[in-house]
Amino acid sequence: MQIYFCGSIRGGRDDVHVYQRIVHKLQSYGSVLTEHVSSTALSDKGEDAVKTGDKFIHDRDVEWLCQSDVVVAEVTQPSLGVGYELGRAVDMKKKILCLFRPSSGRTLSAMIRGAEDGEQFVVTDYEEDQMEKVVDEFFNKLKND
Ligand SMILES: O=c1[nH]c(=O)n([C@H]2C[C@H](O)[C@@H](COP(=O)(O)O)O2)cc1CO
Repeated sequence: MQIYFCGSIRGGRDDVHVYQRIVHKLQSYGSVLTEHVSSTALSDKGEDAVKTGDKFIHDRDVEWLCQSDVVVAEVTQPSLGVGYELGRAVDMKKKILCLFRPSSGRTLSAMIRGAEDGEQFVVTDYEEDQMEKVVDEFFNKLKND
């Protein structure tokens, strides 16, 4: 299974340790195309755009999104890029799991919370120590669909 993981980069790297934990868990279900999102070596400047260029990053990621079987996004830290990826993924009719931590004190965008349909687009509120269980439930349901 090919998994596209979305997490904030230029939107801020405060949750990178959570992304690491999620990517590690997702790797028990398949290959994570965007493993770099969880790298502590990546700052809020993003990948070296001088070397690769933003167009390269965008086109590569949209291609990976096309190839993916499922999209998992950590949406607690607001990110324009993650919102864009989710919009494109909806258009591609991908199965999507969005993970949000209410303990952050934030209120999730209505454009994410309001897209929930319980089938193709799932939004789950969680605490960090429940993440493994939430991911297991999502993938077990996928297997049975
Ligand atoms: O360097 C990058 N590499 C990259 O793969 N992305 C993608 C993957 C992330 O899920 C998402 C983060 O968007 P943003 O940088 O706007 O927070 O965009 C984004 C950047 C920088 O915008």
